[in-house]
Amino acid sequence: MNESQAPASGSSPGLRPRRAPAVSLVEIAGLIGGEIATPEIMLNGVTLDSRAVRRGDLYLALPGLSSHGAKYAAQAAQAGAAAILTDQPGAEMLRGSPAEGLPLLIVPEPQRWVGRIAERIYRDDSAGAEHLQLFGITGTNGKTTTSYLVRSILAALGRRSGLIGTIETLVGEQRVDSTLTTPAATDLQALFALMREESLDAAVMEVSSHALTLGRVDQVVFDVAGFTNLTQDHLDLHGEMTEYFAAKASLFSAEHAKAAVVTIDDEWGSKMAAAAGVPVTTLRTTLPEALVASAEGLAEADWHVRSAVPQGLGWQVELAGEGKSLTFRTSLPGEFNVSNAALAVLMVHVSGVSIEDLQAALDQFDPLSIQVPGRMQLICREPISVVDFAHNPDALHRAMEAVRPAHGDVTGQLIVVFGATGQRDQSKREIMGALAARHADVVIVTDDDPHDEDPAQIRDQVFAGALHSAWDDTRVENVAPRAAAIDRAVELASAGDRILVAGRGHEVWQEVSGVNLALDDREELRTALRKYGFTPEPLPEIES
Ligand SMILES: CC(=O)N[C@H]1[C@@H](OP(=O)(O)OP(=O)(O)OC[C@H]2O[C@@H](n3ccc(=O)[nH]c3=O)[C@H](O)[C@@H]2O)O[C@H](CO)[C@@H](O)[C@@H]1O[C@H](C)C(=O)N[C@@H](C)C(=O)N[C@H](CCC(=O)O)C(=O)O
Ligand SMILES: Nc1ncnc2c1ncn2[C@@H]1O[C@H](COP(=O)(O)OP(=O)(O)OP(=O)(O)O)[C@@H](O)[C@H]1O
Repeated sequence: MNESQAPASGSSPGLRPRRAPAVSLVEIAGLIGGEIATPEIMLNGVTLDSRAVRRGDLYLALPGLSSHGAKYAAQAAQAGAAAILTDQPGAEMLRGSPAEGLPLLIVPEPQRWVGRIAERIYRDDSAGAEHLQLFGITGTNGKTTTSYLVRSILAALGRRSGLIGTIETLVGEQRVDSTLTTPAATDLQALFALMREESLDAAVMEVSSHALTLGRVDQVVFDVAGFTNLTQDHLDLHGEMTEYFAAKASLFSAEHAKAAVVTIDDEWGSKMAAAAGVPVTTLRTTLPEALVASAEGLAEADWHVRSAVPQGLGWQVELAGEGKSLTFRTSLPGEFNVSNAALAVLMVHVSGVSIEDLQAALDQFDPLSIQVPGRMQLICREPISVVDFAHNPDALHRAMEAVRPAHGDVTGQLIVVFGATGQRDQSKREIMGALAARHADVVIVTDDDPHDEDPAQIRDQVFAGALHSAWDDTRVENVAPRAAAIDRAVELASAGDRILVAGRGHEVWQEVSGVNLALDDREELRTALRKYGFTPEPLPEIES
């Protein structure tokens, strides 16, 4: 394990079109109802992060939650900002600063204009500019997975699309790690411009509720918006579930979408479909046997999963609707991945691809059998070893069921390695310990991101929960550091067993007391598997 530099500061992915735009400051002033009395200044870009400023940029010095962008205006000026937009308090902060001499636009609530300005600056008005088809996915869980699946289906159809999400941003050959799930409007519009420049024909992206609330997708109209599900999360920002729902629902209005595919497996899905202000295709993916058992009965849906038959770790699925049916395979474990795959298929259909063309691409290229970094990622087949991002009780439960389904003819023991993050919801620690002890044969409690908390204390809480609920023959161990816990899991495994390493997925840094330590569960698992004589799967082409 190496002590290492913190990942790059700032939240900008830093990708811009090569051809610099040229939009006058006067035009931007007119757009937002402001005035500027300076000679003509042409802008080549726009950013709200001083650390990402390039020569000729308009720097948006915005009030933030913890500071004011005007505080960083000197840095922006030094990096070559051509002008600054801010509010009155920001303008006052600029007095006496090295940035004072720059042309200044002052408007109340400048954050309201970020999307408009960014869209204008990066818009391509040239004749014949191609339309970039936009796919946006929202929901509490499944956004990342579904976006990779949509992109993979588009590739099977011979199309080149960019990807923007929690893990990474992909534009042609360029790839950068993501800091945000949905980038700031300035970065987003720059990415769209770069994608057009690279002759991509689509962008597939995750749309977080933060992005919808904070205006990061202002001026963006998705050709198809998709909804996965809604469960409790992010109430620190939204306060209540109804607010959280309302934030997500804003994606399904004419302001942000032309058409929608909404999964209606939970009550929020049905509400979302009813609230949508655009044409909606509904999708029900709950398997028939679960529905029969459900007191609520069948909700009407335009499309539904008619069957999902386990095949290896994945599924063979039949989707029915519009008097037609579609069949596909996915190698991804877990019933929830049947839902993600079905949503991805329907989003591509709703974007204008016929069922026939879609079926041909699904048959020929098997595009739903891919590896999504750190999401139910298969590292080895013997023993079946999976790394997943599940980091709350519900997700951990589902992930364990996916790796060793509760039903079916499955032998071998389930070994699970996980921990809990420090300085976050403490109540989930014992619950996760208890769940693991109920569903796995071997539970190895270890560290996640302790942040500034004592890691041993966090482990003790998880461990206590596990011990309390363990069956007589459940083995529960407390092992740190995490690499040693993964090693221990493999040491205890036979070829017919199943190992789940949960909680960190694609992450490659573990934060301990403000220091970032290099740690990649997938690498540690592969190393341990080789050490004990097993053969991991070949490395995927890109592992982020
Ligand atoms: C809570 C939240 O969303 N905060 C976002 C917000 O930060 P803020 O208002 O606190 O900004 P601030 O730190 O006070 O700084 C004020 C201004 O100065 C600028 N600044 C700041 C420092 C500097 O050196 N130079 C500089 O120019 C900032 O860009 C900002 O414009 O505006 C910043 C600029 O756009 C964002 O980077 C920042 O996201 C932070 C990093 C963040 O962690 N956000 C998370 C919660 C988030 O958005 N998550 C969702 C996914 C959630 C999920 O589904 O799990 C996401 O879409 O990623
Ligand atoms: N449709 C789904 N329903 C419930 N759980 C899911 C679903 N899809 C994935 N999961 C679980 O949630 C975890 C995160 O999945 P994924 O990254 O695709 O979702 P996300 O919405 O992008 O979440 P995050 O923003 O936390 O990355 C997975 O590792 C898996 O355990």
